[in-house]
Amino acid sequence: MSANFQSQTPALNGIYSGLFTAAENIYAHLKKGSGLHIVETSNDSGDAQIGLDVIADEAFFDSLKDDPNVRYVVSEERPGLSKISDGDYSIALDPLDGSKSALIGIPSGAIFGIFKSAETDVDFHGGNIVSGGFFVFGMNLEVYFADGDKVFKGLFDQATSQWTILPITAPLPISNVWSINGANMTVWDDWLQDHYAALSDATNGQTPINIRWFASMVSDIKRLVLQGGMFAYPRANRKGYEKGHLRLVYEAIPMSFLIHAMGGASSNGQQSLLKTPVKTLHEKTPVFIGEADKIAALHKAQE
Ligand SMILES: O=P(O)(O)OC[C@H]1O[C@](O)(COP(=O)(O)O)[C@@H](O)[C@@H]1O
Ligand SMILES: [Mg+2]
Repeated sequence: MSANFQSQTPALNGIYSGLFTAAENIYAHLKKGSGLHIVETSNDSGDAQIGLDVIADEAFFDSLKDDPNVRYVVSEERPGLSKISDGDYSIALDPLDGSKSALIGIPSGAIFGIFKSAETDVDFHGGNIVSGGFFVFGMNLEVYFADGDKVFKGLFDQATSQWTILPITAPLPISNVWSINGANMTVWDDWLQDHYAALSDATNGQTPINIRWFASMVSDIKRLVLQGGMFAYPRANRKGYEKGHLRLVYEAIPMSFLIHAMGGASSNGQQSLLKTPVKTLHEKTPVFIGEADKIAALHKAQE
């Protein structure tokens, strides 16, 4: 691992290095096709795992376990907080996001958040996050992240094993695209059904929103970063979807941190995901992340 990147917070440099190294390892496994099968085990949340979920979790843990700045590592694939050292920073990970998509060749990835002052589950909230973003394991190995208030994108050159990290200074682009799984539409909350119907109305010459859904959050958020729009996974009045599908600590908060740093906004339907209190590490939350005026329109739709 070699990268032309220095964090605003020097203590994070070793953590980034560990994260990048793990991503390189996972990507190498994916390229070889290893771990692309359902395994007998499930994670603590009861989700079925593929082999690469386990490989990815171990790769991140291995590359962070000797860093004296890392206090805890928490992961979608682990039940609780794994203590590493007495350092000041804790890492929350979705080590392989979009694993079912990886099985059929759709780009998957990994999501990370770096939190300060975390001692228990409830401390992994948006007020404590100092870095957040994601890797994409696709045609290329890429990273998109906010280091404090600065946003970066990076590309890994497999020939030279060198990362090139570049700043993103432009604000979040604007587009008419929503990334949303409409399967639960008939059991969404009424206000959302009405709002979505209005946005999708193509009658009388109106231009409806365009829908794009990878079923891989990293790929859908990559589109949001590069093209703008809205990413949503709402709650629904259906068993198993009462709080949506995505996880607050290691999916919603890190992605929100990145999009907020680009001038966007987030919501659980009522309030910013960065202001949402955390009760437990693996809790789910409804997710809306995107352009600030689209989030504002969402809140207005409920008045
Ligand atoms: O299958 P659905 O309902 O389309 O959900 C897809 C969503 O679930 C996820 O795959 C998250 O689940 P995993 O972290 O277990 O892969 C997201 O990447 C994606 O946005
Ligand atoms: Mg995920």
